[in-house]
Amino acid sequence: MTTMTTTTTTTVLQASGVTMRFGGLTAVRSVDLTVNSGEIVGLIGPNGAGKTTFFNCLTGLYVPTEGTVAYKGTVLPAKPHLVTDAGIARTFQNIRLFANMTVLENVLVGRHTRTKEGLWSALLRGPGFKRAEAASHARAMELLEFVGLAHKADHLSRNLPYGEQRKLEIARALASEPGLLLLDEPTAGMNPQETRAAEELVFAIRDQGIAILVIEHDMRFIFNLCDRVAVLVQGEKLVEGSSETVQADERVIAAYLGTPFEGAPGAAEVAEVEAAEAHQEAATPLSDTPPDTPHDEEDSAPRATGPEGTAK
Ligand SMILES: Nc1ncnc2c1ncn2[C@@H]1O[C@H](COP(=O)(O)OP(=O)(O)OP(=O)(O)O)[C@@H](O)[C@H]1O
Repeated sequence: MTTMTTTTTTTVLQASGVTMRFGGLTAVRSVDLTVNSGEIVGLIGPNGAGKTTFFNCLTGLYVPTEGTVAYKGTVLPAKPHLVTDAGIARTFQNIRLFANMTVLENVLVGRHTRTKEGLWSALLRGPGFKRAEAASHARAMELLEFVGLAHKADHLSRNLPYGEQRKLEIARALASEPGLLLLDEPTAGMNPQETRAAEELVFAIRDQGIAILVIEHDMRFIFNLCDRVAVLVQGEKLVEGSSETVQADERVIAAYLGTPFEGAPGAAEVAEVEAAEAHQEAATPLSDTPPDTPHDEEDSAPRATGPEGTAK
């Protein structure tokens, strides 16, 4: 007799109409994104496209100007600790470890949302607290084993090489027992071997039943890894689909190369500004602009929008 196993897909993350404005700048504009159980979803886009801002909206660091973020069907409050409690964990583009704590202690810090022992129990170090402490310690060691850092449990985290610090960040995020893990540029600064190892680690995390949303500039990593890829350009979702679909989409290629294309997000605004400039030029007497004025290269170069967010 054969038994049939059916796997049901559930929606883990549902972001609906998420918009984030900073004064006059719309960093994220009406973005919808879904991550289902068992999925690895990639979020890509040129520098300044709004990827990290979107992550910050998902994790409660920013209160979106508009839109909602739901985790397993429940709309989340925009409070980072409540988002972690609900089941979403993240890593940061700029590594944020406690440099003077050991590797093990860093993971134990990540467990605090899942440790229910109260203050008195901790102060009195009663049997309940000791049991919880032992369980936390065992789980933290298991996670270090999982990411390949158990042998460095007693090392200070600041003494780890860069690639291992990134692994430790992942172990710490996993310590909150999430159902969804958000990775912000997990391979930044890694060499090719470390990047391949990170790829394996992400697959292994997914195999443990944790859905993953990952921002990454390394396209090979993204296209190898992801079941689905969403492309943000100037704060808007331009394309979403399989790696093959996204790779073949000429709008994505144009967005990365900086070539304008019809219907590009922001194209209407650019056209409006150009028209206004042309109008102003026409109204300006020619004698104001000496013909031999040197052309300012910097002004015409496309600007790479630098990381100005508070939570990179
Ligand atoms: N706290 C902030 N205040 C004002 N503007 C911000 C803030 N955070 C981000 N921005 C702006 O929002 C836009 C999107 O930035 P964001 O960092 O989200 O892009 P990104 O896609 O993550 O870029 P990168 O790939 O370079 O990390 C940029 O123009 C940026 O300058």
